Amino acid sequence: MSPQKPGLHPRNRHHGRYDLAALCQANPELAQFLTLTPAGQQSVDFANPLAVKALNKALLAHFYGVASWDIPPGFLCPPVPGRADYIHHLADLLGETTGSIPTAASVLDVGVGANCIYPLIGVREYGWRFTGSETSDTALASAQAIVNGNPGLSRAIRLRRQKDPAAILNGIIHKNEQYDATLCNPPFHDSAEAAREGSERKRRNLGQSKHDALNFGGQQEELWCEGGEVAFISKMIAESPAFGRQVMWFSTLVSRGENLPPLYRALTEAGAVKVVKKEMAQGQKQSRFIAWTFMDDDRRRRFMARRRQG
Ligand SMILES: C[S@@+](CC[C@H](N)C(=O)[O-])C[C@H]1O[C@@H](n2cnc3c(N)ncnc32)[C@H](O)[C@@H]1O
Repeated sequence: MSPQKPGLHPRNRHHGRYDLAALCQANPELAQFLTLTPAGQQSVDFANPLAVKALNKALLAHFYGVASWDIPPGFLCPPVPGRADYIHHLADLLGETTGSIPTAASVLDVGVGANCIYPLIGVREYGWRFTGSETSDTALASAQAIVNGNPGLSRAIRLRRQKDPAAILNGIIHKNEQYDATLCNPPFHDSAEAAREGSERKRRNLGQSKHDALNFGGQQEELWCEGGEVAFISKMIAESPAFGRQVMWFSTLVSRGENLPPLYRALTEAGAVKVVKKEMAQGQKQSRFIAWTFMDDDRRRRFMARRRQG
């Protein structure tokens, strides 16, 4: 059985142990990957990437009604509970303005990935609409296949190719479009070498074989960009004032706490009116996202009121 997961958001559906019987029913492929812990409890073989993917399929089917989900070999297999946490905390942030979580929010996911994970959770948990941007053609095709493979999703999720790999929001947010929020899990390493080392470390910790890591550790391009996450997020911050009237909250994960000071400086330079940080924890793993806005409280209230009127 999986360990308890302290620190997850109260609305996160993944508190406590996995109900493996229910998950095997949701995805029968999972049954072949069940093992026994030394204490004699049933668990999933987390060292086997195929098992982790089967667990993800089961979680998405059981909790989020996503019956058809797959990713190409080599692409990120996202830990669902942690990704769900970002969505729930973002929902709280959107709810602060009016006192209730909006059910008709429109959200931009920068770097939607092959797995399309944030839109899937956001649509099913809150009924939000998503635009997902992506530079990788393979990732985009995979995300589109997920959207097409599940009834109702094509009305809620649209995907856009970012043609300029040096741009983040530019070219994606069109004139006259409005978003309640943007979210992002940025490429965090600063070189292909660092991304390889990171995948290698993860592989060793999980006891995976080299072959497994190559197939499932995450594509190097997904995981790194010149200058790492500080450069990526700084670029996003620099582009954001131009969309300050169209987007209520910009947000992004920041994988390392020590990267926050230069990002706060960039936000001050950009003229952000308010900056918030949400700490998140899944087991031993700490993470956080930052969010910023160019609208004061009153403008945010009016923005939401106008959007709710249609
Ligand atoms: C760390 S992955 C996150 C994937 C997925 N959202 C998740 O959380 O598992 C980062 C993604 O951003 C994409 N990406 C990199 N630069 C981008 C850009 N300028 N605009 C949009 N997507 C970008 C990568 O191709 C990759 O799929």
